[in-house]
Amino acid sequence: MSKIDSNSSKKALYLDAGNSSIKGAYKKGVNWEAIHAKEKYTASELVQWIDDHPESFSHIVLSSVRDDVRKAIRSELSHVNLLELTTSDIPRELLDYETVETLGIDRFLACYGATDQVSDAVVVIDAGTALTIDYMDQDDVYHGGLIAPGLSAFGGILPQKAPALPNVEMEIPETWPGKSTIDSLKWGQAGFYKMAIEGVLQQYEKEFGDFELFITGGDAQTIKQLIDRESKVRPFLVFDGMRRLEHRTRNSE
Ligand SMILES: Nc1ncnc2c1ncn2[C@@H]1O[C@H](COP(=O)(O)OP(=O)(O)O)[C@@H](O)[C@H]1O
Ligand SMILES: CC(C)(COP(=O)(O)O)[C@@H](O)C(=O)NCCC(=O)O
Ligand SMILES: [K+]
Repeated sequence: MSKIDSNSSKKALYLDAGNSSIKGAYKKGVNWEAIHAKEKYTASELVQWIDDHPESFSHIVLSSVRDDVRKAIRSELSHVNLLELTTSDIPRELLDYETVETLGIDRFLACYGATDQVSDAVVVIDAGTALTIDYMDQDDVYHGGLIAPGLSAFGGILPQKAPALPNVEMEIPETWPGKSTIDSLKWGQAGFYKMAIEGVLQQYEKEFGDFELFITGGDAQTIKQLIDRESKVRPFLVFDGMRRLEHRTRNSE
């Protein structure tokens, strides 16, 4: 991680570059304020926004799951105090994962943000371009999980491969099994997705016991409504994790 100059009491701007969009946020009191007023931000729009607000931030903290985006932001913001978090900034003892060099840092960060908020182990569902369902124990050790197609990707498969079929809403039909084309498709989309997620959660329970369930990412609300489990929807979980890791890294310097 690159060094930043001191003045860390001034506000930091956090950037989370996922596969679909880049999100930016800063702390306003205890809450997060998003700068991505519209949902999608391209790297250049974001750089423009930052250049339009030169005095607002002491430094920028970036995490990215895409190397091309990371490099683009890095070169476009070369004039800015930029701190990049990568998986090599994560203490090795917090990673029960074999290929740390290819781990998407957002997966660790979302879990690390979640365990900061509760005293239990956590399962985090990050419903973005990909759907990840990951486990972190109460000592902040990340144990991995799974990577599945995100809701949009999953819902896009049949319309692409079997275009004669009608499009359906992501909702569970009232009766089982499906007795119409629409209901059969709904069971195969929303129903399948729901059952898969619930099955994964059961698997975690069997392996590790109790946990708190957190949901984040662009499709968090849809997933919450789909599954029969108590859960906390936290849109800024990756940012919480970034801030926590930034502070930990700074304190150990
Ligand atoms: N207003 C919206 N704009 C864009 N995507 C949205 C919106 N509302 C929900 N989504 C969903 O959020 C997903 C992207 O989630 P996000 O967490 O931003 O992904 P990533 O971290 O991969 O960039 C999209 O696949 C889409 O299904
Ligand atoms: C799984 C992900 C694509 C999720 O990214 P997102 O849906 O948030 O854009 C990302 O964490 C990633 O690129 N992971 C690399 C593979 C791994 O985590 O092992
Ligand atoms: K994700």
